[in-house]
Amino acid sequence: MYGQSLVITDVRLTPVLVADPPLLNTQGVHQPYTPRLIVEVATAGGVTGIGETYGDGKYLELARPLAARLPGCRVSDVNRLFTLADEVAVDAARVDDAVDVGGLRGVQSADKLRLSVVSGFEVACLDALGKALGLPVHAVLGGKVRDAVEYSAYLFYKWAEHPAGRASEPDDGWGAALDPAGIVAQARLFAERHGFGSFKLKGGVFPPDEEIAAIRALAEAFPGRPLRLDPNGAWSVETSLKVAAELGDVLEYLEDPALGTPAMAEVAARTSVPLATNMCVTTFQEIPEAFAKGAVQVVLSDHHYWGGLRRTRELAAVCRTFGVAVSMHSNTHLGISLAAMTQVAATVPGLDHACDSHYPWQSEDVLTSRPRFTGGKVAVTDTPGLGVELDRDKVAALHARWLDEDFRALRERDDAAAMRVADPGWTTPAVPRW
Ligand SMILES: O=C([O-])C(=O)C[C@H](O)[C@@H](O)C(=O)[O-]
Ligand SMILES: [Mg+2]
Repeated sequence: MYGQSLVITDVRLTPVLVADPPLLNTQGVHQPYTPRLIVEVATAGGVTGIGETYGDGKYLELARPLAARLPGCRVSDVNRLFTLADEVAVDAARVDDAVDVGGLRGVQSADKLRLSVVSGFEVACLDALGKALGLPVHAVLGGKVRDAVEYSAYLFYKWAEHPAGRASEPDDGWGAALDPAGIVAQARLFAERHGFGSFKLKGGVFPPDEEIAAIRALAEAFPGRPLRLDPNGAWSVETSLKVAAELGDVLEYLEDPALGTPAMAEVAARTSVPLATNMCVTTFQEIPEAFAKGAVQVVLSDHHYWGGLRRTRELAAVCRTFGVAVSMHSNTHLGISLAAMTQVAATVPGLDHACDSHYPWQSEDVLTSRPRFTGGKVAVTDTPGLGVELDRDKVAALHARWLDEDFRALRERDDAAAMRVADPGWTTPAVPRW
């Protein structure tokens, strides 16, 4: 038997609650704490690999039986993770979970739930394999083609603090951003703190004219810098076309202006502004229709729901074949996922658009040393594995919060419910909202 030292002996799952600022989106506002799941895979050879993924209940329910199937497999048997995950039953009621923030990341299905869980295990296995071989994850994936990965600042409309009475962590000096001046001030902070040179604004929060004004203000403050606007499908085709016409001279791309492939295709047919998505192409099954209709010009992979780093590379190959650009987007995540994004992005040829990451919004992490953005880029480490290590005390502290009964309601991310704390009449807006 080959690879005895690579055999998995133990899998540890640790759900945590991570501080998150009051960032606004079309569904509501981020909760003060977001659930994430830390995955650790230990081998007979004595190395432990780490990964992370969504931590809401429905992901935990799948992660636990999958974890139980892994001892005895090798960390190199990454393909097997998918087969094993297929054996785990998904509760159909959980797929359409009405409160799922998945409304911001495309259709939900049992397959996609499984892939989101597998991604955490895949990253942990690749980390362990890299550590065992003395190779960075990018080498396990075939080798890096760049030494640093560029990221875009991810701007959000934002309150200064969470609604009164809600425990939360210090705001790191970001303050409120509720108008064009606030967004420009936030962008300046991002540029000062992390050196970002391109900017994405999360839209779908205010009427489109206000968001157009914010992008115009950014274009004036940062002339010539790439700008993106992402209302998460909140606009009609006509509104999308109006925004495209008004901002066409300054936008790098519009991200998911309208919801779904048919609407995106209609917008794409009537504007020369490129359209990007992390909502209408989120699975391989959605690619044929979207590409045939020319609905998107840039696909933003999220390695969590695409099923990991190797599938992100497969997605990139399909996109290359069809002349569609590829880049990456993220959800609220910790440094393990930033390291994973950076390692895979380093291996993807022709990554022409900066990836975006929520990571600068996270004041907490579970690592001994946090990845840093310098000049808007994260350096691709050559340290074995992902190049990051868990700080056990930090994991324990965030897990203790998850265990705390006072925080139980936050174990499921629900941006609409978080908004109802401030606005009891709030319901998730109908689409299109404008
Ligand atoms: O690019 C995107 O659509 C996202 O980043 C989705 C996220 O859920 C974002 O809207 C958020 O966290 O509010
Ligand atoms: Mg998006």
